[in-house]
Amino acid sequence: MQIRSTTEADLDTFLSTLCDAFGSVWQSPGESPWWAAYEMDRHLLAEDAAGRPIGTAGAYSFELTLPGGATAPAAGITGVGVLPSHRRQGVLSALMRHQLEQLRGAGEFLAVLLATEAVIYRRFGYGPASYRQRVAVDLGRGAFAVPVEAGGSIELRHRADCEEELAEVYDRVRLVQPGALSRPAHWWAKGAGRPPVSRAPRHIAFHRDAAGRLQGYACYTIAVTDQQRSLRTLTVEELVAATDEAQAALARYCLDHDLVSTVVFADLPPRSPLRWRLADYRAARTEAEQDYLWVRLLDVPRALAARGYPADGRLVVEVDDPFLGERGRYLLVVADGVGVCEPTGEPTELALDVADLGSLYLGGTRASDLVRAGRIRELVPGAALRADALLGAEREPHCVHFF
Ligand SMILES: CC(=O)SCCNC(=O)CCNC(=O)[C@H](O)C(C)(C)COP(=O)(O)OP(=O)(O)OC[C@H]1O[C@@H](n2cnc3c(N)ncnc32)[C@H](O)[C@@H]1OP(=O)(O)O
Repeated sequence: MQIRSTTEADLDTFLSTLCDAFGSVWQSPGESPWWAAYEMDRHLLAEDAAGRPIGTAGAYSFELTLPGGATAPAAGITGVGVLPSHRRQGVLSALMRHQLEQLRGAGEFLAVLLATEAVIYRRFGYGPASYRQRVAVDLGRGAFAVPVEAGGSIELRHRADCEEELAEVYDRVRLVQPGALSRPAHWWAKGAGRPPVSRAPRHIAFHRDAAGRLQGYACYTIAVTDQQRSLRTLTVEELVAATDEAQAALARYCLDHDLVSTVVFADLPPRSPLRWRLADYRAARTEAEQDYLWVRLLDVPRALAARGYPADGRLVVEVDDPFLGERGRYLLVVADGVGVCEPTGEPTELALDVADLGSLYLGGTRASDLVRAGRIRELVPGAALRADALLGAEREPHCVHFF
């Protein structure tokens, strides 16, 4: 087997191999091709001894928002597949090793992905770092505990007429939301990905504040879900808001629809304030909850120095990276929210796998929970609670971008 980088000329081969891996039929480009934003110079093909393609892996170039409001480049791993005929022979492992070494060689220190199965990527150093819930609210129970602030307005548009406004609001909000990824301009230009980036018809409700400034949008569909009883469900696929007032106003708008019996918020972070807006706490039914963004640190000191911190303090961590055959002990010192991280000879306080550090990195997973789960070893009493305080974030990480 050999692994090689691809060029634009390999697009068809890459796609047909990936489709075979996923068991889907390779079709010519549709209205909004999901692969249109591929960066073929960042993709890899694994080939057998005869040069036939057997596996794929790719990377997008994103910016990831970190706790404290900094952003960092992050490789968005995508298009991973191995032909059913060649599985469990180490093809993915070889692709992952090649890719991680290549990213590191290019000076990158963070990689992120969305996993089809939760059992695949920990062995390669990725840990789940953001989470999402699908929450349903029956309209009869949708009253708010505290009324939405007066003064703002809602403007209903169609996806086709408001691409610029969608992109502008998304970009403003993602810069202050830990765990959010950039949506580069060519994604919008090519309509790549899921709605509202794709140009599939959608209702878009924008919220303007009292001063008339756009502060958020909800992208939604309304569909009949029970023909006999004429029940319709409004599904909010993406709710992006710069302020809590905009989020509440958009949710209220959705919950006040005539001819709709249920509103489904398809993607909320588990601790979303929306649940607390409802007068009846049990009115929000969690239909599903899942990991979303997985994070892989390629350079621990650089990654830890890149994010901001909500508390000052110090912590000595020993980080094991079995896939890359590395182990390092680092001292993290945070002063005025700025972290400095360097190799140290001081005694270890927390010992953890690089995948678990990936889970902690965006502030959405607590070290003390992973100690209780037996994943992290606490060698100095109190170190996990100190890590919880240090590695938290101003708000729960949330990523709505699909790639
Ligand atoms: C970011 C993304 O694109 S996510 C998309 C991932 N792709 C898919 O889900 C498409 C369908 N699945 C596949 O193509 C393949 O099964 C892959 C890519 C998941 C795995 O490829 P393989 O070449 O079989 O993996 P490889 O042989 O390197 O396996 C390495 C280890 O992971 C384990 N492993 C790999 N995939 C799985 C899985 N789906 N479930 C459980 N264990 C797995 C193997 O058993 C092996 O374990 P070992 O080291 O203890 O022996």
